[in-house]
Amino acid sequence: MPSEKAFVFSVLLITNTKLMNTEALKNSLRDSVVTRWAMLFTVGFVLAANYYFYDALSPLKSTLTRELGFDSTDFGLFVSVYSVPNVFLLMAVFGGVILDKLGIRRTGFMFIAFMALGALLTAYGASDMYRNEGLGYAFMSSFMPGYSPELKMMLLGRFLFGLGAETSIVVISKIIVKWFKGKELALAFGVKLGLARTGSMLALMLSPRLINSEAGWTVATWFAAFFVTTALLVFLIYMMFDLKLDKQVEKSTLESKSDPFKFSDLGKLITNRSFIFVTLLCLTFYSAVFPFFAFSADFFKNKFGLTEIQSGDIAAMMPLGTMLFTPIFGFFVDKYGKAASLMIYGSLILTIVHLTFAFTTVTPYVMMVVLGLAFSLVPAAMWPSVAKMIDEKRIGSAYGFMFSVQNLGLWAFPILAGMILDGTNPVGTESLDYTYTMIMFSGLGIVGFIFALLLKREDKVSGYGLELPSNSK
Ligand SMILES: C[C@H](N)C(=O)N[C@@H](CCCCN)C(=O)O
Repeated sequence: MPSEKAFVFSVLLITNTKLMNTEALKNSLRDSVVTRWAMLFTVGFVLAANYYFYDALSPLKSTLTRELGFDSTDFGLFVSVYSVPNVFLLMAVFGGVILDKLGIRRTGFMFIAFMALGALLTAYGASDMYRNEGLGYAFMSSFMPGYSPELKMMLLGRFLFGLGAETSIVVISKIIVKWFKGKELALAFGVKLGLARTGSMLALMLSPRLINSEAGWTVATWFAAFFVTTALLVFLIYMMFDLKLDKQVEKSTLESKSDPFKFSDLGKLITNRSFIFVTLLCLTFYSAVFPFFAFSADFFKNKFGLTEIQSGDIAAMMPLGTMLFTPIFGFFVDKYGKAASLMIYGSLILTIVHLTFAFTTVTPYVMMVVLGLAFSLVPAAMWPSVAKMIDEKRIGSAYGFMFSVQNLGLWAFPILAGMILDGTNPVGTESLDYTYTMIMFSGLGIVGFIFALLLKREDKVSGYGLELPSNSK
């Protein structure tokens, strides 16, 4: 019968197409171990450049005061403006939407280009070229006289950098899924975070050394900007491989289909109690880490009377610790679970470290490694836990939403830290007293600890299985 034949023919056709797709997956570029790990290191370079630039000026706080007249509030403002596009324009959320619409190559290139433009503008704002009546100097001098033209240009640069940087992290997460899904995905995520932290570590160690260059202190800012610009070129290499992979394998078989973003999705997210607790933990925990990290080198310099180079080296102990511990805890969570408990331990350790910094003179080398332990426990447990709570189709929106909420803290707390410093230290004080600033960071640690406890309690009701190994849920 013709209809029967047609049925058999369609079944054969569907089976054959599926087989061809499987065959294509088997023989695609991602099946070469060398190629997919080379891709990870390629985009890892972009991530390292991102984190390098974010931290490049942290060990130079006193240099910025000496050379550009920044006070602690100006420095806090500079650190925090990174988060303005992500909080007030919801860029991390819209970046995810744009990613779904335009795809990895165009979105990645566009947002990394924003990063490079922002980084170059920041370096230009600090340069002698600009300060000697360079392009834009007169304009930047024409409004808000309370803020220097240097600060305003650097704020504009860091704003654009922040606009590109958060979305580029979302793009790179998607790239890792594209190449490693069904392979060693958790390990790939751990290595990706390790590469990001290498960028932070290098920034803390290199910047204070580069300011002593013969060509002047701004070599440190230009170097950071050129690192990000190189990352844009490196991403072009990635794009060629991405295109080749898409040609080999039908796109739909590689990228998990995500439904178009709807605002009602946000409604579903914010009525999920576990998701709320993990988001609030993300906000408080990261607010006690990244803004502290931005001030840490200056804190060591003032509290322990060290040089810029020594202080930067101590601060670098934290990312060094995370490079070792994060893949280990990622492996532990995959195999044994206990993610909610690890988040509790991480928040507790964070609080103890900040209290130690506030009230004792225990050697900061050791405490920064211990902080690295806390900063490995929570991220290694937190990000995979979100994947257990949220449907895969909504994971992009969920991460985007979490990034936006987290950026609220990354925006507010550097400003607060700077204001507390300026408020508690009379003008012209020789060495700054950080006690109240450290109490603020300890307070954030305690609140994070409470959210981690609530998350574990809620997990018993919601049954997401955060305490179970990865493959049992
Ligand atoms: C700063 C950025 N928003 C952030 O949260 N980075 C995390 C890694 C996020 C990975 C999400 N899949 C970090 O721990 O650096």
